[in-house]
Amino acid sequence: MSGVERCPLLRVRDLAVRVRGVDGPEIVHGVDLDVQVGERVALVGESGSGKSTVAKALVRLDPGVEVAGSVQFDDAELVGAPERTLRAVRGAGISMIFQDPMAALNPVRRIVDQVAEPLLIRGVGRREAARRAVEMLDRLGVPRAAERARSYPTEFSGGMRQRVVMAAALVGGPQLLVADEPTTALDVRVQEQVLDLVVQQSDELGLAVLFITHDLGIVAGLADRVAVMRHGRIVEDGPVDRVFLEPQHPYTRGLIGAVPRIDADPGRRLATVADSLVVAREAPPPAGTNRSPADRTQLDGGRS
Ligand SMILES: Nc1ncnc2c1ncn2[C@@H]1O[C@H](COP(=O)(O)OP(=O)(O)OP(=O)(O)O)[C@@H](O)[C@H]1O
Repeated sequence: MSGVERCPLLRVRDLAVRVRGVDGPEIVHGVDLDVQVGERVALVGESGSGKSTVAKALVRLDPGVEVAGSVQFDDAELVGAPERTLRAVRGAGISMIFQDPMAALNPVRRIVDQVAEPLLIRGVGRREAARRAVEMLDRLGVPRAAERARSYPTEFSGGMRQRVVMAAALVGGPQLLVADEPTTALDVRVQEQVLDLVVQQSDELGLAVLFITHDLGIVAGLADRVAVMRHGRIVEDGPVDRVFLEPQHPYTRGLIGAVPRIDADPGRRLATVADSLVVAREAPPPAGTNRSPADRTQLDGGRS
């Protein structure tokens, strides 16, 4: 240890998000998260736990919510920053890809124009932007990229569309890719190809990735670190191996128990998060485990 703390590329502190104009509870609260340069971090949790809300809050993509706390990217504070600053960070610093590639693409614009767009916005000339778009499509495994770049998204399969979306996300040379369930809509074989591609690009380009998924099963081969989200807060965060081998929080243990194992007895019913919560009710929490009031309600039936 050098004793000098590395300054993360992304440093989120006490992030809180609430729906604008509604006096309701926060959707996300007290979220701390670091992503180092070139690091791959998975944000995992069940549907509705707040993962996408965190992702969108980083660059204020959802105008329907209010964001508080601190999001520092490359030493610049983004919470409260003017729209002009956020526009500069989106695409060039932080790029995002989402679950449904078709929703991110305009069906009546040629692929090449859509992939080149982030460069055109930054003032790169049309020919150069098109050349770099084709190069990125080729790099991401789109066959006959120069020719196919002239076609439209509807002529591409789901997996190829996600490659196109990824090309548009990477063409501007971002430092951080936020991938929000990018493979959920794809079949298993194509899922693997797209995930491999994300890892490969991360390795080759030194790209940091914040990978958002409800599927803990895909995290092991993909991420360096994992943060587990539940009820709008992070209940556990650590290196992937540690979290898989020694999960501290009962909810994490439940998620791991629900991942099918290749060596499992084929006749045995899969454990679920609910099973794990039953176990947790009967056992004291491990030392150092930080439970929220919401967790206590789940685990102890509300007894304090
Ligand atoms: N703009 C908004 N207005 C109202 N509610 C919102 C808004 N954005 C998010 N929410 C609510 O916040 C909660 C968390 O949603 P979020 O999409 O972040 O969860 P998630 O963990 O990403 O789930 P999924 O895996 O299903 O995408 C949900 O109950 C959602 O309805």
